[in-house]
Amino acid sequence: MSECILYKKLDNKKVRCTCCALKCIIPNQETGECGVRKNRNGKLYLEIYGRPTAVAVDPIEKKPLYQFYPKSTAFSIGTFGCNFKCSFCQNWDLSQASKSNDIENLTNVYDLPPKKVIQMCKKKNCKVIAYTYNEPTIFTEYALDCAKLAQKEGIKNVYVSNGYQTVETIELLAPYLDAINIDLKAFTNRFYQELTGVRLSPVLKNIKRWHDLGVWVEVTTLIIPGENDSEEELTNIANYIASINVDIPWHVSAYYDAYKMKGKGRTPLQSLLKAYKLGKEAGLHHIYTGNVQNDKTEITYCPKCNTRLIDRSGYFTKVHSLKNGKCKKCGTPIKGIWSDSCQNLLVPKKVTDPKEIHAILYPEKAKQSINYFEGSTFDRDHQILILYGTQTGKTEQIANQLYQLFIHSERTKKSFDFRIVDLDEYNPENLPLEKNIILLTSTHGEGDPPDNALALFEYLESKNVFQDASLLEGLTYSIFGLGNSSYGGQYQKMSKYFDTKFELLGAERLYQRGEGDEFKNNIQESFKKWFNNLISSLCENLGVKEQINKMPMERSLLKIKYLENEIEIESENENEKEKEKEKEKGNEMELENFSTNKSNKIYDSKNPFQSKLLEKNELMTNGGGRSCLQLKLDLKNSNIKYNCGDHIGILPSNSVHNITKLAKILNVNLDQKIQITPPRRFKKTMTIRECFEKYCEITGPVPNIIFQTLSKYTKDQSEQKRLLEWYHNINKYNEWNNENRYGLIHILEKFPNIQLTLENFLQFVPRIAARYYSISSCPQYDSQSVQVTAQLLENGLCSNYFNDLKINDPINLFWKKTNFKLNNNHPSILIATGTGIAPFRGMLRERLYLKENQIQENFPETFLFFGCRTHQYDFIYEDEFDKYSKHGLITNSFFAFSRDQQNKIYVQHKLKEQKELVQRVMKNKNGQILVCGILKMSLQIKETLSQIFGKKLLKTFIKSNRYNEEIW
Ligand SMILES: Cc1cc2nc3c(=O)[nH]c(=O)nc-3n(C[C@H](O)[C@H](O)[C@H](O)COP(=O)(O)O)c2cc1C
Ligand code: SF4
Repeated sequence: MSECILYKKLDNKKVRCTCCALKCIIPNQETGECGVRKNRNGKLYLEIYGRPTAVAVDPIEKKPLYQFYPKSTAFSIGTFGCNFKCSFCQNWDLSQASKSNDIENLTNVYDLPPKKVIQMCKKKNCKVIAYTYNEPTIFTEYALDCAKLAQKEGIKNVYVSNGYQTVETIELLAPYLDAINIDLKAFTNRFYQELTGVRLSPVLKNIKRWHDLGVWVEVTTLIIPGENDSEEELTNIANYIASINVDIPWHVSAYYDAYKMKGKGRTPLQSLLKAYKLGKEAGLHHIYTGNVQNDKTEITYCPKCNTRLIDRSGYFTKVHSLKNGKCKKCGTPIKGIWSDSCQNLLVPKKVTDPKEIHAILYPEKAKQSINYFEGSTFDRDHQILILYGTQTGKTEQIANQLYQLFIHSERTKKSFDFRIVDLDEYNPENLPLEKNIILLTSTHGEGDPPDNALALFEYLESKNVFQDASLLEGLTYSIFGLGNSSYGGQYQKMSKYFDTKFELLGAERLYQRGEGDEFKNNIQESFKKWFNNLISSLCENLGVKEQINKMPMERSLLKIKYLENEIEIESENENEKEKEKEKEKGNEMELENFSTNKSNKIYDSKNPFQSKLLEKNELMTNGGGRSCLQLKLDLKNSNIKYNCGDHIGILPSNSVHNITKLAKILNVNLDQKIQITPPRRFKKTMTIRECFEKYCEITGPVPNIIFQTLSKYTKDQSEQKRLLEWYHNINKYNEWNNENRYGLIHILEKFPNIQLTLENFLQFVPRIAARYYSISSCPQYDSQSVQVTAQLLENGLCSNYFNDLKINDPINLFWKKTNFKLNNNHPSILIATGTGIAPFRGMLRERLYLKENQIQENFPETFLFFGCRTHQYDFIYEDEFDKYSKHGLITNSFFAFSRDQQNKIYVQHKLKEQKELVQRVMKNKNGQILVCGILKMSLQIKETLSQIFGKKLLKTFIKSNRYNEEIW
């Protein structure tokens, strides 16, 4: 028994263990979840320090570590206890023993203090000490003392772990640990929570953390039939590993029935081979099967020339074509630690400097801590920081509006100093130091924070409301949220979360949370109401006192530096020009190769994949004046493995025509390079052309706050009047707009007296946000490309962008997984309007593939309800859907062509007509309804369904995912 290092003392002799991510709070005389760390009178003790219960000498391959000192032997020790409760534990007699027995009375334990471990290890001629058999994290203090002594003797230390350490444990252990094999048991929270009792995300984060610290990482997945062996799950695991480093070996091993899980049998070899294949497709270089005899998939191959480098059969290992860590045939360095002299092959290098370790483990702390009020003449009580979290820029607009209102209000302009900061640029560690914060945030995903608020969210998540109850004492705050109430229980989840968590951590609410609901179209109205109360509360609670403000009142928040000598100078000599072009081509190619090498990245809107347009087809060929395009986009080298029902995010750019127009209005040179500080979601350095092209939303709907801003930049009174009128009454603007879908560029054109500098303009222009499209293709037919179906709208940014795109033009995209899936074994009702048919096309194509390839012959009853304006012009994919019906993939279809007769007929009418049929499908306990189309339609469908089933039943369908929708 020895006192632990990794814990904190709490009140009433309680302690908090900080060793694993469970972070147990342990009352006096009790143990944590692992059963081996015991609170004795307010101090935490490791009961099994120096008391392993399993000691053996094993081949390193048994851990398994295949690319770490192959053929060496590992002195292996394990104790009782574990922090997980896996129902399928294959070592449960060790791991769970301490939970059912009194820890002091456990028998079969050795007396093996660290010194003795080293002596025995040397005596047995072992190169390595492996902390294994049970979860070593829980006995880290013991392992650490052994590891320190071992390192002095040149002995290596390895963990075989479930990867559930805290950052504190990793920081302590990292300098001494040489390798770790981490179990990534599955890729869903459901699996982790139901079958192991813990969460998935710490494991994912820790795989990356250990890797980034230069500790050699191998990953193992035990494949359990029916639990984690689906293609989707295995692909997700492989993609995740590949996104960190394609050279991380992945062991896929066979399960056999153990402990509480019975009746699954042994994992068939085919499942392991499927995982092996999916791992290869994800780009992993080294995948190994385990717990089965299959020599071919236990070999280490050269990832470049495929030469067999190391053969394995059971624990027999033969290294033949590897020399100094390189393939003997082609000389490619093979990642791994092969011998003491090959350490230099490691990427990244092992980090040993405590400061560097700290920076890797706490990246948020590495973010600069900025005093945003430096130089302010106001006292701290009168400094107000406005922070905003935004995904598509709407909250940013409101935050800017708030700032403008404050700095112009007679009540606040002389008494307070305001600063506004994008959460992307804010270091959450600063929070306890702030005095007054106004936070505005939207909610995204399924009740998630917007991307730029994630760091703040995670920071607050890591704080405990008991232990850190006074963390934010002295801070006053108020919160305004943007959301959409059609998201039901997830409505305003983030603004509510921040509001509550701030309070629980000791901050004082200045004024109650406000919320704007996009669905009720009341954002502006609610915001104004909230602002009026907020400003009163601010003045009352913080006190108004005129202060001398030495800062200019109209602080331009965004600064632009015009970079000198960066304007492209026309080369006089034509040859020179050609040479330049060649050079550029070379650079482009280098860049291309670079992006190919990094093909395993997980793409997102900040880091899109550069695809190209392969095909573009008009689907509304009958005329009718409208246009709907089917675009085929290249996915080669992207490593994107999409499924039917998923989305593709497209990052459109403005047309040359509009960019040129804007440059003229703002009187700027498009080739001028600029630097923007703070970047506020712009790229920091770029040409004005790139800035206009990729970042400025000038054709989309104009948020009405912009009219107020613009009114300040025109001296023409009639222009001013009209803009303010629109600001106060958006309907007036809509009248003027008259369905023209005018964007900012058109307003600037039509109001010639608006005088804007580039700085002013960039201050308020909304940023271009990604447009999401449901995938309309099926990966089985062509995994190297993806198709989307897009209805073109007049003056729409993406519509114009698609319209102008030519074959082979580059296009930036990323893939987004969804839960919108058609189950091929359950009866279904598919409801779509317009391009909402797109995901169903993909899903039915998949069925066709399964049928044509005799993978699945018969499909359950499937009914399609589809609506569009007219049969003649708008019924896209009519022929294809005919084919699906003929093949029995659709049982029956019901169409609503709203404008083909005098009285409008919509899908909900058809649904009502087929009430009995709909009831019959949903009577089956697995029956499902999928809806895709615009929000208005989905609300009407829900209304109709609640008439058919009753509200309560519909709710249970929604809750149990038997009703699913994709709306926009
Ligand atoms: C993909 C997506 C998911 C969303 N999820 C939610 C949600 O779970 N809860 C909610 O209240 N609003 C949700 N919304 C609505 C947004 O919060 C709302 O559109 C807000 O105005 C966006 O502000 P932003 O542009 O600053 O991010 C979602 C919007 C989108 C596009
Ligand atoms: S190691 Fe984990 S399970 Fe054990 S006491 Fe600490 S936090 Fe709890």
